[in-house]
Amino acid sequence: MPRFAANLTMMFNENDFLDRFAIAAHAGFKAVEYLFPYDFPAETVAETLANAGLEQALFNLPAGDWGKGERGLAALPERRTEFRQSVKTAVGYGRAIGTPLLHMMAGIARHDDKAAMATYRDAVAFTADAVGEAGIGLVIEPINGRDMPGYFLNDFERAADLIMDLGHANLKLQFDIYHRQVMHGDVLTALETMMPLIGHVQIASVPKRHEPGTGELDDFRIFEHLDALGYRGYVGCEYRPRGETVAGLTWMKRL
Ligand SMILES: O=C(O)[C@@H](O)C(=O)CO
Ligand SMILES: [Mg+2]
Repeated sequence: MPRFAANLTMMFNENDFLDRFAIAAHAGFKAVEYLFPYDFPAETVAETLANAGLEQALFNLPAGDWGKGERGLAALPERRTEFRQSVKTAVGYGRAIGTPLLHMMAGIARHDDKAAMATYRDAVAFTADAVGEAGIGLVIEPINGRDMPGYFLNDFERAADLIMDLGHANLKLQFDIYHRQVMHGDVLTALETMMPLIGHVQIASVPKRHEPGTGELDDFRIFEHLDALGYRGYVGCEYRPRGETVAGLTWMKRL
């Protein structure tokens, strides 16, 4: 069975962010991921992670003003300077926390807008190089438009084509099974064909984004498939627990 990372943005929300690390470790997780560590000094997050005996699986680059609806800066031509600064910030946090992967969000923009396309392509190449110098991998994630209306990167084939086209060794796909099923379906075949490009996997049941085993797919069959395909990275548990997080971890005991 795959190794699982607790997503501390969605799980353990009963507790303050920094308290979630030790609680996740106590619940049996060996690794964590989350969207953003930037509300806290990098050293504090690094220390909290180490004290809990956890590995970092991944976190995101800064994504603009989340509260105002921004979902990344990479495809926004008018935000280029701020975007490049955000890459520096992420690399600083990445080095301090020791993350092997950073996820860069694209932003809200039309995917057929020529300026957005060129800006995004340039941003992906620039960031892959910048994080690569710090020994970090970069992932990009297609996100479904029901959860994130207007999100620029809303197609798995387009993401895969860009990764292959740019050809950076440290640039990979974040394959979120939840988004894949909502957007396109055909999860098992897509995992198989895209496996050489996949840098990180995330799971939640569809359609409610809850615990694995509570939705329309056979999530346990998907875990077996990941094993059979040789996926050895973490599977991020990016789901919203239906109730209390620890009580909802019974799905893990089935494995
Ligand atoms: O799937 C998601 O929503 C996340 O992985 C993310 O990075 C942006 O919200
Ligand atoms: Mg995701």
